Amino acid sequence: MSSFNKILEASAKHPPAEGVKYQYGTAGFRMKADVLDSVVFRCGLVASLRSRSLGGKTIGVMITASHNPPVDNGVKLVDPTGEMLIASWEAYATEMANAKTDQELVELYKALAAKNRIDLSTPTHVVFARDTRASGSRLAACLNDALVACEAGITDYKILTTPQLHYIVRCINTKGTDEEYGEPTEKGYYEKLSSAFKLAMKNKKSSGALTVDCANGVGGPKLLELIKYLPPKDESLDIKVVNDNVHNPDSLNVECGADFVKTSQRAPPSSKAGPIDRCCSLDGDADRIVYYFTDKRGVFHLLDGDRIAALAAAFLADLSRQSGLADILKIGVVQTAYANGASTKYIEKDLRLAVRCTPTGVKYLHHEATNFDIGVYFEANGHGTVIFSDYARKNIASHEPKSPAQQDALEILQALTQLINQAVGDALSDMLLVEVVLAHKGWGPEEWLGIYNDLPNRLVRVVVTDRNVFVAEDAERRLVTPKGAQPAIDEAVKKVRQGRSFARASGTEDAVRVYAEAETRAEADDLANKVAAIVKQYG
Ligand SMILES: CC(=O)N[C@H]1[C@@H](OP(=O)(O)O)O[C@H](CO)[C@@H](O)[C@@H]1O
Repeated sequence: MSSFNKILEASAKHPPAEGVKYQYGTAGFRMKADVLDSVVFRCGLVASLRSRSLGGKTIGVMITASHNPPVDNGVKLVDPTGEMLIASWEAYATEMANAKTDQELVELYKALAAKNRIDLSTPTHVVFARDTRASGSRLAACLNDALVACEAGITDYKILTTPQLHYIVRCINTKGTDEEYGEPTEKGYYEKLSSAFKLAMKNKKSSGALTVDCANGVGGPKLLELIKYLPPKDESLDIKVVNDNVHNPDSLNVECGADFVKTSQRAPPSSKAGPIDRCCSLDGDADRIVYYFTDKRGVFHLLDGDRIAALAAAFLADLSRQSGLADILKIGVVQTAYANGASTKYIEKDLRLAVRCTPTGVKYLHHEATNFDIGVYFEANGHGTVIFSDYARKNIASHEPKSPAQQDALEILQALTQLINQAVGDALSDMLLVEVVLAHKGWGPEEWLGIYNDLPNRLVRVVVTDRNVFVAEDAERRLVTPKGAQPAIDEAVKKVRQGRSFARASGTEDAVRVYAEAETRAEADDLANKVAAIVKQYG
């Protein structure tokens, strides 16, 4: 049977859901799991084409979603180029997902192959994994059907975190080159992180225990595995793992996890951490992390992605100065408009580092960060990493230290290039990075909180008839349409001390998000409500 016929036959087993419009959004397709079968199947076809378009490089497919119901699963492609996924391929994935019949799908498959001059006999390699969601194994089977039908080389890594799959894709694609990233196995990931962590800590011991809430998702078992590779807890870092029940998939993200902590601004009710105890929460697929603690007066404090970026940037800037590389390494921080204005000010004025703002979605931040030698990028919600350019890595590796202090700083920098996931934001790697910085500075969460004072802020979700009429520019900080909306927002902002506000259409759900910050809580709330009213009026 020809491969086209095989695709036709396999596709018939995965019919698209009636009346559903599919869109490869900010982070792949995310939907109710029961309408994802055909999409996951079709993502398999897209992945094989993409792999063939790059002469057989390995591409990854991750079955996961990082949002709560009504979105309960999703699928995203992990690109071999080091970018998340280039725009044209997102458009192809959307087109393929929306093909109405099996025949139409096969025609589209052929058309995309022709358009991109893809030789369909080129060998491919598609690797995939899923998190612990209940629907994951069914969806993985849909994906496998597609890969078999289009004669792709397949490796099923079963259950992994999203960043682990990114790690594996990078390892496979760089094997045997100058850029070799590591062993393309889960064990290789733990070995790389743990040995870099040991080197970066330089025998420092962090004070007190770190409580890690794993959202009852895949991060739990993977963190427990990672701990086996780390130095004994009394010598370095004592990690207490909580909310790691993956046997009840319904408990995922319920009253725990990074999203819960960030949006409700409180610790998971299950938390037994005491005052000033360091805590952090991962999200469901372990690509996001936020820290927090409760002070002696019982007040909760969030240390979000902006704080992690500021902490990491300050430490990296110190290390590059101490190692004698400050003049040649350009360090910068990339944020979105949701970053608290106080963090931007701290990084620009106190740290004297460049800050860039991009649209929402880590693929934009990641891309922008590649313009620096050391590019720190984080979304406020805790998704981010630090990327080192080839130039930076080579200089860090070859620089001749002129003193023992320079040597020390260089060794830590070198270890950080290995510890920090270069492919994507990674909660486990970011957690170890934060722990390294705090241990070297001798800081607890209070000192970290003290680096700047957040401006009070409010995020409001506004349901509108058609979010597509809200078109933004200037890294989503200003609305181009509907006409008249932006001047009205400007008027509202002008009346508020240290006011800043913007409205933009969400890339993941049918809504417009309004963000407002101001000098006081009352003003921030008031401004958010006023701007939300403007959005409703124009929506
Ligand atoms: C304000 C906010 O948190 N937005 C989130 C959310 O995007 P929206 O386009 O705002 O729906 O989901 C994205 C994907 O997970 C994440 O990258 C982003 O930070």
